[in-house]
Amino acid sequence: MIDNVVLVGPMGAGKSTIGRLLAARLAFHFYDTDSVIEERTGADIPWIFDVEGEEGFRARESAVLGELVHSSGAVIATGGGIIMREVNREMLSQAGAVVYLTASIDQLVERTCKDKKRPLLQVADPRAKIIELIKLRDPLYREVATCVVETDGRSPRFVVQHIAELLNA
Ligand SMILES: Nc1ncnc2c1ncn2[C@@H]1O[C@H](COP(=O)(O)OP(=O)(O)O)[C@@H](O)[C@H]1O
Ligand SMILES: O=C(O)C1=C[C@@H](OP(=O)(O)O)[C@@H](O)[C@H](O)C1
Ligand SMILES: [Mg+2]
Repeated sequence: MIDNVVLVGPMGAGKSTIGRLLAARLAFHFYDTDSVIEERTGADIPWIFDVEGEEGFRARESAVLGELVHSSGAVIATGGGIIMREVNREMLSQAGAVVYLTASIDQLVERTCKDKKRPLLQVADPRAKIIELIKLRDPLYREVATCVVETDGRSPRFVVQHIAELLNA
């Protein structure tokens, strides 16, 4: 029996979407670090980046992760940058099964271009930013991951079923 399932991966990989569906499928609790931060602060992520900077957001993110890793029977969707801090990577490794959701650059661009809620992508060339972040972060996602799941051309329902099978759940 698995304890928790943590979803990591880049912006647009589907962590929030798949996390919610996977939790329902497994009858687990669902937490999304970004949503918990927003609920706690009463502010949205862009506002937190504006007022406190990325460092302020990262501090809140580590604090929330520190609480959530003590859950049991939970699916935890994380934000794409959670693996940047070593202390977070250590917490993730102990939290349960860590699933790295991946997608092609084209898909990540397509899935993130519609909304303005990701401050790091509000730049002149979001595609170049996505490529830059993947280069930096891919090795770190792989460092914490217990499995890697491709989402390109696969519906969220399909991905959820695939993860459930991988976990024997
Ligand atoms: N497997 C998928 N196929 C197509 N679209 C997807 C898939 N997974 C997520 N999406 C869509 O991509 C967008 C970003 O998904 P989201 O769950 O917010 O990603 P993340 O939390 O990893 O940034 C949403 O509009 C969502 O509906
Ligand atoms: O990649 C990142 O650094 C971020 C990803 C976002 O979450 P999603 O990956 O769910 O979009 C959110 O935490 C914040 O905008 C920063
Ligand atoms: Mg998300």
